[in-house]
Amino acid sequence: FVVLLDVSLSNLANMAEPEEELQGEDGGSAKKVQKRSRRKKEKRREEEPQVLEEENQRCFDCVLLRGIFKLGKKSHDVLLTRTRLTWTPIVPETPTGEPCTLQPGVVLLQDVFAVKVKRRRAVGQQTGGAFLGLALFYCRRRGRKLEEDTLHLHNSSSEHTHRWYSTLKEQLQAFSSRPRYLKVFINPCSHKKEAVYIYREHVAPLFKVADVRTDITVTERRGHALSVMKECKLDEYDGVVCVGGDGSVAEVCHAMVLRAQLDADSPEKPVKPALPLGIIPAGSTDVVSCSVHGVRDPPTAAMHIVLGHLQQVDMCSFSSFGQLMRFGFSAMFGFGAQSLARAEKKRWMPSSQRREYALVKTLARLRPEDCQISFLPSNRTNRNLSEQHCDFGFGLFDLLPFFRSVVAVGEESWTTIQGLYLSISVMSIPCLSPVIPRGLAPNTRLANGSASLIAVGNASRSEFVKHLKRYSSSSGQFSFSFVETHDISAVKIQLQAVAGWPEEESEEEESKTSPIIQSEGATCLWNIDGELVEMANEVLIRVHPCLITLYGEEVDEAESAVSCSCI
Ligand SMILES: Nc1ncnc2c1ncn2[C@@H]1O[C@H](COP(=O)(O)OP(=O)(O)OP(=O)(O)O)[C@@H](O)[C@H]1O
Repeated sequence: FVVLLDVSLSNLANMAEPEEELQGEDGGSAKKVQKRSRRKKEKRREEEPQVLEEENQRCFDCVLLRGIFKLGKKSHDVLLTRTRLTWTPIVPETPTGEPCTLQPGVVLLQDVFAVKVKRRRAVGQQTGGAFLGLALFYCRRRGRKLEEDTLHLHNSSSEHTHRWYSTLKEQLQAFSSRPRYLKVFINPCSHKKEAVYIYREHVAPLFKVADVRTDITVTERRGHALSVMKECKLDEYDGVVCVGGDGSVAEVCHAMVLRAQLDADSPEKPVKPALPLGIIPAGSTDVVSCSVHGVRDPPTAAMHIVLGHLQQVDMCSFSSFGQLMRFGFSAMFGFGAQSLARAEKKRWMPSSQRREYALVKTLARLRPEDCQISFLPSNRTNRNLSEQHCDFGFGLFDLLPFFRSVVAVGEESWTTIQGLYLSISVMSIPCLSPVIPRGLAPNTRLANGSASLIAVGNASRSEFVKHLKRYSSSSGQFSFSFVETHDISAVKIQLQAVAGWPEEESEEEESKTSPIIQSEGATCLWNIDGELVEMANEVLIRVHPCLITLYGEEVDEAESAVSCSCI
């Protein structure tokens, strides 16, 4: 590499010499020549890093090994570089001149997650056996899905096989983000109680092939993952994995941030966990998993983990009167929380039926909430400020006068809106799902340092249904006069009058026009990451840019698999 670099630099230096001579010969047009020469030099200076980069790449991609292997029944010329393995069929010329039907092929090492030596063994034989060659385990993309595939390279020479095996192993070990030891949490009660089965069938075999060791906790109750996370020796692991639905994911994320705060002795300020989190979807909606994988598919999720694909993700803190409630990705108040509350009361129903029942019933009893929303619009200045002031206090908000639209406090400009709202959502990730491929919050990204505030004002039932329907069709869900969206870095939502939440039994008698007003200090229900959370009537949500690292990638749109039949 050094030699090549030296050669390319000296070539560049030699190229410069004739020009210097030209300048000296023609004194009359010296200025013009000087100008031309300056321009050429500038151009060369611009091109230099590019030339070096190309040389660098060529050198990086120089052949490490070359040998003959059989792929299927035919011999191939196989080349290994630092980035790829390529094979070309070796075809002897035939007297009839028949064209070769075999194609050359390539697999990138970034997609290879394991290499194994193949031996011929008799039934029951545990060790030894004649060498057959190598098996390369790699991942293939099919749309958003990542699928496992195997390349068999046959050569019975032990020396040849060993040389290739150790070189390939060495190259794969250079991928530093790939985990070797993982802490795994499985929620056996998620959705259809299939999380343990999903892990055993789709994830454990892949981890075994990729030589990833695991320490598994099957959670026994709500909060179990949090208590284990508080005490376990995290520095032994390379990552954490959660097998479950959005509620389990939110609990593990919350636990990881709290643990990082504890370790850093930072009681006020959220601290980014050192370990990444992998999510194996086993819930009913799985929007967090879908937002970083683009598909709800456990093998794809496991593949992102073994290949060490890392994605930074923004998170929110939810607090009330200075007290942190939890960290999470999304919160819904109004319609989203009311329908979840109704669904939770019918846990005995099959999940799709339960959701449809809850949606239809909540639509039938649609009622707005009187709220005041104060938000800090997201921009670079505000984002920096929000990073600095990420304590959970309400100091700044206490200074907000009522009914003002824009209030400047220091350098922060808070905007306040007030009225009747059918639904208020705050999402720091797009919340993709197969039903809503572009997500509940298509205007936000995984790591843009802001969240989407979607406030749906009071409207007729039919207008509200139109707005909801447009989520699953294409777009235009926000182009209604009663819908407002804002990119925010913080928001405070204050319920002005608390409407009672009548018991299901008495719902039939519930008045259609006059909600029961309760006394001050009563709590209200929120849907936070698919979990029903009771909070005081004042909630502060702050965005914490890139607070967590998830195994996955940035995804624009999820693969659409099913359509929602309920509305
Ligand atoms: N053994 C357990 N028994 C009961 N609850 C548990 C157990 N383990 C974890 N939990 C809790 O169950 C809650 C819900 O989990 P999760 O979101 O995985 O399932 P789900 O609600 O069925 O899925 P989804 O949110 O996709 O509908 C989490 O808050 C978690 O803390």
